[in-house]
Amino acid sequence: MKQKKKSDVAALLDYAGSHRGLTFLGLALSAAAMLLSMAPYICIWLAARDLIEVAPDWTAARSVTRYGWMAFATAVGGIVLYFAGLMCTHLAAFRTAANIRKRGVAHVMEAPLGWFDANASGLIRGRLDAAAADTETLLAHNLADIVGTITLFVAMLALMFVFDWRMGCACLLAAVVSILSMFAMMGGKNAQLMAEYQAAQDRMTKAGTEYVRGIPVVKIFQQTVWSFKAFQQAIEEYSAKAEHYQADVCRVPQSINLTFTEGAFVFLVPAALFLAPGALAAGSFAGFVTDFAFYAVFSAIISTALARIMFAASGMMLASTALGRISTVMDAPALTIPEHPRTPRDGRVEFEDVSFTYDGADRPALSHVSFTAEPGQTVALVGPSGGGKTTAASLIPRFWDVSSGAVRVGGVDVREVDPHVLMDQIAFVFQNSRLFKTSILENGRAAKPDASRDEVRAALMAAQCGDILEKLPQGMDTLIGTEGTYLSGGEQQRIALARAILKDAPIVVLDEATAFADPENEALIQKAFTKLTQGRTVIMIAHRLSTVVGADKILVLDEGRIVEEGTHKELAAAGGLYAKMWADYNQAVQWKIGSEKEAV
Ligand SMILES: Nc1ncnc2c1ncn2[C@@H]1O[C@H](COP(=O)(O)OP(=O)(O)OP(=O)(O)O)[C@@H](O)[C@H]1O
Repeated sequence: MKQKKKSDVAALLDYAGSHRGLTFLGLALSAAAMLLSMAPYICIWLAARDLIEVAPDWTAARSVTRYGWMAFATAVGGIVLYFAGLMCTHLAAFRTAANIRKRGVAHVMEAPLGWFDANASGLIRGRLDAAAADTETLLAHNLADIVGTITLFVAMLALMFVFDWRMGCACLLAAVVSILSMFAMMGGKNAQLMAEYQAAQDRMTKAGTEYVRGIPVVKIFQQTVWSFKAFQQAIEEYSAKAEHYQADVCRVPQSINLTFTEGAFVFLVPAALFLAPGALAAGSFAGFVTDFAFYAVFSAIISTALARIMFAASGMMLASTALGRISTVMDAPALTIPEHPRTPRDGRVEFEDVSFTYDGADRPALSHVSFTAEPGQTVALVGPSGGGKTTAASLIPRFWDVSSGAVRVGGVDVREVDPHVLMDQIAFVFQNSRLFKTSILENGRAAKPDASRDEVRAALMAAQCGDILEKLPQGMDTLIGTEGTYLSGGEQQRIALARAILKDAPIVVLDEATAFADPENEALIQKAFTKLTQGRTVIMIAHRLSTVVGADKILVLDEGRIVEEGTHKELAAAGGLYAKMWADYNQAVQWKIGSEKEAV
């Protein structure tokens, strides 16, 4: 059965949760405020009628003062109710926005880590923050305005019959024309145009961001004209859409809308001129004039209400786009949690006939991969770029779930292990490990929150970070990233390794990260690796073959398949892909040594 899409307001009220009642209270107060705001006009009309009836003996008009006070009281009451309503809708809006942020973050926490590859954390946060803020205006102001305006129209319909239905109709007609022209601008096929216009605006913003981000590269490669082209194209596309929308779609209905919004008298004055002779003949001209005065003043409220509806409509559109952006976060796939979790026996890692295809990819990143890493063994994954090394390593901590086959840790399918327990089993060191902008001590504690200072220090020393601690002004307590305490890539890598040592997990997944380190750092990182990997199962993604010579097993991955498997000695002698890679590697090393000698 096709599921009916929830309206934007219903979706927002879902997020409001227990504050939904506050929203309804706010809306009810706004409606009551709108009704009260009409009362002074009625009082003034009543007072004017009294005066005209007794003219020119003004002192005979006994109720004028009473009506005056009533007008004052209802005006004040209207203002008080309006503010009380706004307070409720604002409170509800802020709480709803907070709920959106909380639910978004909670949902994202359940997503597999691989999802963050395509959805950078800054982008997710920005998307949630901006979208939550965009919904605030709708809940805090626009909904109340819409409810208030609907109340006004219903009240107007009633008043039409109370005073003079013909002049009431004239006022209402202006409002109807104004609203119809508004729908013509925003509804039907123009809604699609509006969506295209907004999409063009989004593309322009993105292109602008890309342009600013790419300025360093642009400068290096002297690409100014070309790099500007995409941005310029996006601006031109946007301006063409904006011009088309404004000139061809909006001009006529907007002119009508403005005419009738600002000039609600358009029908009222001709109606009055048409009715005046009849009233004069019937001897009720005085009453007719007061009725006309009432509707003339009343038109002013209609103009204000219509202007509010215009803002409310654009607020609705903004909120609708915001909800779309929120759903891209809320639709993130959640990691399945086993109902009856099992506990891994030991640090054994096993791939059984594993295949995996990324979402949207047309070919598998891994095909029928099977291997075992016994506890304490080091298994190296090598092979050409794009062969599937990182993908294979990512499947162990469930960054992604396999498409077919099984990945087992300690004899248990990773999908049957509680994700927290699984994470406790694995220390993962990325190629570009991120450190938090806090002290080195706290960075270490990210792996083990209850670690003592001595434990963190011992891990840092094991990871060869002694020289880093010595040169920093406050040692372990130095905040990373503050003035003067920027660390090189190699130094950050060693602190990340200390973190992994502190985690003390039976399995270590290492994305070998010495490629960009200077020789001194590389030697220290290698030492830290040795400490980290002692007695653990190690799955190592190796980019430099020198680091895999001592591995217990080397798997050569090419186009997602294991094409060779064995020790360095066996593979180097086998004359296959590994032997070729090894020969190329040695040649590169010799070339490097040769060029260094020449330089001396
Ligand atoms: N997030 C992703 N979405 C879609 N395809 C991906 C994603 N990550 C990797 N791939 C594709 O999967 C294949 C395997 O990539 P993977 O990163 O595992 O290779 P690799 O052997 O680690 O490469 P490298 O040595 O360059 O790091 C490649 O074809 C790559 O383009």
